[in-house]
Amino acid sequence: MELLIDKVSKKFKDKKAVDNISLELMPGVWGLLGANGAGKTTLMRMIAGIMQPTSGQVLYDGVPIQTLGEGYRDVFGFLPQEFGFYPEFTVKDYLAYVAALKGLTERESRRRIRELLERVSLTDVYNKKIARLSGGMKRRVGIAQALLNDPEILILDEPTGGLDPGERVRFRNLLSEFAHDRIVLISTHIVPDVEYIATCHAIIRDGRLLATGTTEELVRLVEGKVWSCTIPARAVPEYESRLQIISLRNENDGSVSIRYLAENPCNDISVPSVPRLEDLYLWLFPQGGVENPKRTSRKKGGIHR
Ligand SMILES: Nc1ncnc2c1ncn2[C@@H]1O[C@H](COP(=O)(O)OP(=O)(O)OP(=O)(O)O)[C@@H](O)[C@H]1O
Repeated sequence: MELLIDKVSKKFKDKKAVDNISLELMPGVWGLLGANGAGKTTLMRMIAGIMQPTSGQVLYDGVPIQTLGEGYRDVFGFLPQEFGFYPEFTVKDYLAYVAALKGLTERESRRRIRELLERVSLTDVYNKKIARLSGGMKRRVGIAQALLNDPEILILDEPTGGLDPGERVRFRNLLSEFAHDRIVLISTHIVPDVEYIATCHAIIRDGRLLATGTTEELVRLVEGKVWSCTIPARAVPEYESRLQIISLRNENDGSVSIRYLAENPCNDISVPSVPRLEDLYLWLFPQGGVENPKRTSRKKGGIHR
């Protein structure tokens, strides 16, 4: 099973939201990382077949998805960022409605809904109106509807918004389990949500593919650029003004431990810190996604320029 994104671009008037992206997705969990406006949703819509690329194409097992029509919808599950539902629907009615749209028989539908409600821990609210559910519960209904047809390809756009930490862990485990033999693509800017479960990540910025690789491969790109040291509390504003600080922790003795990103240590008490995927993300998106060509040009390895 293979989903090939072949030189796909999307232009809105003079804005190139997605710019010549090529990616070969194999079974496993894929993290699609990028700041707000990077082009994640646009790319996912094209992969879902609900938006036409301006150029390029998406192929499922070598066949362009447009020509697959219904056949593609049968193997596809999608959770958009904002999923629509009629507020008067109960959880059960809504899922039965989506199951009918996806062509499940009544029997299959009943079995699948029961199974999924258990997996996403919603059995207790089976008869409740969706409008009355908490944000996290609505999200889980969205996840259940995307899984109804047991899809081979599952695309989730910012799926963990509104989930509490316990729910996030359950959700991650559910996806890891589900991804066996399936392609799961998760778009997010919450890096820890995909750091440990994604087999591979694709990072996009300004519509372009910037890097692909496993967590281990990608964190190597910021090796030697993450530092930590302990400084007096009064020095924090000065350090903040000249460094990209990732975290600050107040110590019991009144000092502050900082972790920061820099090409070189800023003092002789700094020690190298083990990099994480979030550090790479912050290195690439220092101002929440503002283009920084100087930084990009220094990248090597998995960075596509
Ligand atoms: N229908 C549209 N018409 C015009 N511009 C659009 C349209 N959809 C998206 N864009 C623009 O394309 C760019 C990419 O948007 P997109 O929603 O794909 O980004 P994103 O990475 O999903 O962002 P977020 O994380 O905020 O959802 C943005 O600059 C956005 O304003």
